[in-house]
Amino acid sequence: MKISVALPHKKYPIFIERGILDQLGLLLTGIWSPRKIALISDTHVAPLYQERIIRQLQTAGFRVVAFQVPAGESSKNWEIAVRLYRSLANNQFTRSDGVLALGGGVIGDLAGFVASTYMRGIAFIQIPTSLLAQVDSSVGGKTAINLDTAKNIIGTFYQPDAVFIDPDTLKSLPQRFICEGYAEIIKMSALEGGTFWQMTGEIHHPDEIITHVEPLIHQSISYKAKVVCRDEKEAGLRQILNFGHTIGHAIELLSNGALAHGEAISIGMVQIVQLFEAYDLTKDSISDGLMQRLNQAELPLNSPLIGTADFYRQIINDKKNHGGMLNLIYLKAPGRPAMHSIPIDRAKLFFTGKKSFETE
Ligand SMILES: O=C(O)C(=O)C[C@@H](O)[C@H](O)[C@H](O)COP(=O)(O)O
Ligand SMILES: [Zn+2]
Repeated sequence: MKISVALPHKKYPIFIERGILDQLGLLLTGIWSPRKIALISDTHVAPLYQERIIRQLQTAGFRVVAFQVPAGESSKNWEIAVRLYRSLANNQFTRSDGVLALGGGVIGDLAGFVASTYMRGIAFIQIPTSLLAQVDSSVGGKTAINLDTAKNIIGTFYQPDAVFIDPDTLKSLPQRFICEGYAEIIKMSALEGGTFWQMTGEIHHPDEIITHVEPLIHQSISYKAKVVCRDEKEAGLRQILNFGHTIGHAIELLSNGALAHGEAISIGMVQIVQLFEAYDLTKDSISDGLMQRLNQAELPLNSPLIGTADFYRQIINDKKNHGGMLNLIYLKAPGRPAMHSIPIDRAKLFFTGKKSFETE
């Protein structure tokens, strides 16, 4: 399966195929001329696939230098980025070389950020190995590192030259991380509605995610690519992809690693939909359908972190806020996302769900 992301300034392919890692060398020769490649991975993923990929690339005529960073969100920081810049410079990487990101969302975001800034931009390709990265973060060109406690606060929009998705890599992923990636699939299905929303309604157990993973990845990416092609830099429409992320990012951060990104987004979607139902801004039945889907994937629906003083501090710093307004994405119905803006100084009142909010 191949999906094309056709932006006004750049077009790139996304390949989805079991076993595609074993064709990588050959496929890459159709995209990149012979060059030096920095293969950036982490301490969990590298032992699984690195040697196999290096062999492939060398056979196809590429020179490979492999770099590994510690696995986990804490690697998405400035110090690790600087270490990677130094390694690229020490190995005489130039703008005619390339960076391959092999791993989950952390590696894609970090390697993409380094690729986009080293020498003002060096060619970049994504090989996402987690479900979350395969259905969401590897597509669309967002790159990022964190600053202290602020998630994704430094970053660029930098599109890859290609994305290679091998669903076989999910075999090594614990069920918890299949489910957290699936939360972003449910998000995309709620935003698109129609047959995609029906499709997620037919998944009744975590095991069924893997059984249907290829069509789920395909639907998710096709929808995301459509949104990104209409608004690459998140000036408007792309903000809908942040459905569930205002609450989600806040509690993900406050949980200090206890909540995976997709788990936090699961909670964030349910809580925001319920809030909008309480304000009669959305159809009552949406939270039922959403909770049923998330529940069947054994995802969390609530968190005691919501409503704390720290929670409101995080909400106030959300990246979607502009001009003193908090911009919240919600659903009028499945397939009908919308944005509701409220003054930041009234956020706490709004989140406590007071019906009197509008008239005060
Ligand atoms: O690609 C996008 O655009 C998204 O918003 C997808 C999100 O699921 C993803 O978590 C993204 O990284 C969040 O973006 P951010 O701008 O809030 O860092
Ligand atoms: Zn997300």
